[in-house]
Amino acid sequence: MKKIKKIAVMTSGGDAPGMNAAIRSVVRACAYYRVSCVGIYRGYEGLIEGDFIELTARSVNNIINKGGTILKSARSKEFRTKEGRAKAYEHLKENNIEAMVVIGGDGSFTGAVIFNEEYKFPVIGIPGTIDNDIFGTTHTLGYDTALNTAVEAIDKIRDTASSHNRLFFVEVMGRDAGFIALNAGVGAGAEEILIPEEDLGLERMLESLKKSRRTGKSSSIVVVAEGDKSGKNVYELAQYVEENLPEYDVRVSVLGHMQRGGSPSCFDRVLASRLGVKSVELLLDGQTNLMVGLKNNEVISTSIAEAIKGGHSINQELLRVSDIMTT
Ligand SMILES: Nc1ncnc2c1ncn2[C@@H]1O[C@H](COP(=O)(O)OP(=O)(O)O)[C@@H](O)[C@H]1O
Ligand SMILES: O=P(O)(O)OC[C@H]1O[C@](O)(COP(=O)(O)O)[C@@H](O)[C@@H]1O
Ligand SMILES: [Mg+2]
Repeated sequence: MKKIKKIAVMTSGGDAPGMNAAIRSVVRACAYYRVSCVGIYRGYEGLIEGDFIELTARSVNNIINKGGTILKSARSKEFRTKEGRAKAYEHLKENNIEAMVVIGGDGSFTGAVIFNEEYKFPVIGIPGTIDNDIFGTTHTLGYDTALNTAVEAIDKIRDTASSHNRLFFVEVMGRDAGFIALNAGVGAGAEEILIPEEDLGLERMLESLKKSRRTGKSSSIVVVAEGDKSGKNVYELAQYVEENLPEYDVRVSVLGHMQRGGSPSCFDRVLASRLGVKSVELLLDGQTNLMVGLKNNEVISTSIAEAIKGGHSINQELLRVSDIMTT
């Protein structure tokens, strides 16, 4: 088998803390194994334009602690077209790039699988998204940091909620996944948690809030995931409660993109370092179409197709704990 001589790395889709640490790891592992490394700017967008940079071990000094991504990220419409992917392949060929590490989420992996089917181009995925909505790993890069950011923010909201005896609806990120809402909600002691995976019912929420009042709680926090199953956005939920429980003084706080920024947690930095090394080792071992991930604290690999299709399930035990905590 011919040894791969040049590997490219990109970050794609929504950015996530820990992406820089993963870039650093891929670049350093390439240097260790004496393979050239090229960074692709702005994900598939930069691939289509041939916006590349040579990366050496020294190019990634002092980035392990930085949020965002030095390679920048994008959502590329053109890569969804055959013509766009043909341009991308031409740039890879011109630059003698023989394999690619894609750090991103389910969308980025879908693009990578399609590209591999069309051009037989070796790809390995590193799961990087704050949403944690990828099968084949218990943790995606950025998820742990985002949880800590969300909990810190909710703690602050709790201070003012308590001073004013108010009910706060706090919206956290998670388009299709309730991981951030459920875990940050339990970690911050939320009274109710609304997630996309389970429709807990609005009636139930009203009952729970009534009970909170009866049993002496003067302030409350309800954590809502962006993609909550009730179909109501956070402002509509607040209005619904105001109409049905006028005794509540309700406010809304949307945490938004602050959850995607900031210095990565130690957990995310270590995970990124481990996954980056593994991704390069798999490529050098002649493997492709795999996503690296974590299971029982071991680095594992799953076929990318399975990682995309596998879906995700919410932790029922955690839901039960959350329920008991509202007593
Ligand atoms: N079906 C697809 N075909 C080709 N490329 C795709 C496809 N789905 C997603 N992509 C590419 O991956 C990029 C990132 O996907 P997106 O869903 O935005 O983020 P994430 O990777 O974080 O889930 C998209 O902007 C697009 O360029
Ligand atoms: O920054 P954008 O493009 O508005 O996207 C927001 C979405 O990106 C996320 O932060 C991360 O999702 P992806 O990793 O799939 O891109 C979601 O939680 C959120 O719904
Ligand atoms: Mg996604």
